[in-house]
Amino acid sequence: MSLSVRDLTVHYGSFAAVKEAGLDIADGEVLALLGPSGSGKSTLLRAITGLEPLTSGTVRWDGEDLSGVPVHRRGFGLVFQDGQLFPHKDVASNIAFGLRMHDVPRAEHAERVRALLDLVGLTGYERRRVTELSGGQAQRVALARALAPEPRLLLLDEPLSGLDAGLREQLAIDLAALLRRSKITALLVTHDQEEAFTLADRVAVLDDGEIRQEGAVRRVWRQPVDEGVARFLGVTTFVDGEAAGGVVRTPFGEVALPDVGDGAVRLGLRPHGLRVSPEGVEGEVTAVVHRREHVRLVVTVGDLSTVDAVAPVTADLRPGDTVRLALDPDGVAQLRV
Ligand SMILES: Nc1ncnc2c1ncn2[C@@H]1O[C@H](COP(=O)(O)OP(=O)(O)OP(=O)(O)O)[C@@H](O)[C@H]1O
Repeated sequence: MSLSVRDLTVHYGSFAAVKEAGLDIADGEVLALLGPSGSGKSTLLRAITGLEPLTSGTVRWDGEDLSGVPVHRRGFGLVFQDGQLFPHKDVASNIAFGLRMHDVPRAEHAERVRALLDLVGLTGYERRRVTELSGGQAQRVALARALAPEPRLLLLDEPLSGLDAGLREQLAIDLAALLRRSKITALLVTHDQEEAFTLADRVAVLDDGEIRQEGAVRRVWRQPVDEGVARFLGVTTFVDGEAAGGVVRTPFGEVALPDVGDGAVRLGLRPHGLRVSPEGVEGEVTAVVHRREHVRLVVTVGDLSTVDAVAPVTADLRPGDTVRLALDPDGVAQLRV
C-alpha cells in the first residue's frame, strides 16, 4: 500500500469542506476523485499534498505520517488545470525546473527533458516558448515537468478541464496510456465521469465533503450505492423490478443483468438505457435534442410519466411522434438495496 488517508477533515472557518475522508491508493494505481462542483475534491487533493492544513485525520505514505513533511519533501508531482508554466522560459527550461528542484545533475538534464518530451508526445519542442503552445501542448509540458523528478505520486487537479471537448477526449486517452505504460501511481480530481472512467482504475465519489462510494470503476458505474450517486453518474430514471434467473422484469420490459440476485430490485436508467426500437412500451415524444452520437428524447410513457431515451442519429423524430422503447443493459445500473 502506498498512500493511505484516514478520517481526513478540513474546515474553512466553521464550514467542513471535507468530512472524515478515507482512501487508499496502491502502487501503480490511478484513483479518480469524482464529484459535483463544490463537493470538496480539490480541498481533499490539496490536503493530501500538504497545501491545505488538516483539521484532523492523517495522510500516510507507506505507513509514514506526513503531517510534519512540507509539500516539496513529499515526493509528489502536481498538475493543475491551467498548468502554471513559467511564461518567460522555454519548454525545456520549464521541464528542467522540476529536475533542478530535485538535484538531478545538470549534465543529465538535456537527455531527461528529451525523454520526457517523447513521453508526452512533444518530441523536438525543447526551444519552443510556452506562450506559443496550444492549451493541450501546454498541459503536456506541465505533465512532463511534474513527472521530471519521478514523483512517487502524481496528483492531477482537473488537468484537462481548460481544453475544448475534442482535444480533451484525445488527451485523456493519451494520458491514460502514459499512466499505464509508466506504472505511475496517481490521484486525479475531475467532475467529468468520462474522464474518470478513461483514466482511473478506481473512483471515489464525493458529495458535500463526504466520500459516498469508492470502488472499481465498473462496479461503481453499474452498482451505485444510492440515488444521489446514481444521479451524479448519469441516471435520470428509477424503476422497480423483479429479478429471476438473471433477468429483471420491469414496467419497461425485461433486461438481462450480470450478477443480479433473485427478488425485488431497483434499477437506475441512463438515457441510453431506453432505446427506440421496433418493440417495447409505447410512448409519445415530447422533446428532441440532437447529439453527436445519438438523438436524446424525452418520452411520456402512459402513466409511467416522462423518461429520457435515445434514438439513432438517423431517426427523424419530432415532438408528438409515437415511439416504442426497449431496455438496453448497457445503460442500466442496479442500485444496492
Ligand atoms: N479557501 C477557502 N475558503 C473558504 N471556503 C472554501 C475555500 N476553498 C474552498 N472552499 C469551499 O469548500 C467547498 C469545497 O471546495 P472545493 O474547491 O474543494 O470543491 P471541488 O469539488 O473541487 O469543486 P470544483 O469542482 O468546483 O473545483 C466549496 O463549498 C467551496 O466554496
